[in-house]
Amino acid sequence: MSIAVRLEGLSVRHGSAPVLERTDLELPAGSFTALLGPSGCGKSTVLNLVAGFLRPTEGRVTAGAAPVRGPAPERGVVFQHYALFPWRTARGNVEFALKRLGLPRAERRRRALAALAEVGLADGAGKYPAQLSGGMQQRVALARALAAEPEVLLMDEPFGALDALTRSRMQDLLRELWQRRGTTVLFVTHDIDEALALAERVVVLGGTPGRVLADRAVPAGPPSPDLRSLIARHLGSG
Ligand SMILES: Nc1ncnc2c1ncn2[C@@H]1O[C@H](COP(=O)(O)OP(=O)(O)OP(=O)(O)O)[C@@H](O)[C@H]1O
Repeated sequence: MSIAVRLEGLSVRHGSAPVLERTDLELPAGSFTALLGPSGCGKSTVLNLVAGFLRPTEGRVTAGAAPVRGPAPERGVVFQHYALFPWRTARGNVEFALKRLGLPRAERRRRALAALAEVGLADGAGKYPAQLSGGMQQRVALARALAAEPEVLLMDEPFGALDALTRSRMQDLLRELWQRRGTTVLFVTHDIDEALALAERVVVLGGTPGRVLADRAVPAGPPSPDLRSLIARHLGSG
């Protein structure tokens, strides 16, 4: 089993406040891990460290064989807020993100259209964000990350702003994309049911400074009430 992402002995301080202390975490290649925890425990900090937006005070972050030194297209990020350029179409937003790969224009266009089709937005490629619903905008943001063919997909409460039905459709889409592509996924959420529906593994962070309180495999099939209550207990104790 190869490891896609390795966090070793991570400590992070914001000013004098310790946020994470000596935290270790490994994400096997192709795995889907949900990261849960109470507000402020450091979930986004972990994701930002893997994305390369933040450097640890101590410890190491490795992706594949290489230390993470900054953001890179092989680690795609999807946030709760879509962060699309309002003056670009869906296709334009995805194409623009591919510029840093140095791909020729025709290849950028081909990839953008393929990624938009993959997320079910082939017909919306020419639309501007203001013409798209929240769920559709989040599909564009997902297509933007996928078009770069990332090995790791980092998602920070990506469906938190969507209504229940759209959210459930996006969860189905994400499961399907993950199964088809085999991308390693790290998914931050507040929602235990979302974590259990999507992930094969749940990691609970908590405490001050944050640390891993629980790390459990999610069995296939209907959600286990025992696992749910164990996670809920840890969240309550965060
Ligand atoms: N740039 C920053 N400067 C100072 N403190 C920060 C910074 N970023 C995060 N923090 C603090 O670090 C702690 C962890 O923040 P983080 O966003 O990682 O938590 P979280 O678990 O993702 O929270 P939430 O669920 O509310 O999004 C919080 O106390 C937060 O206030």
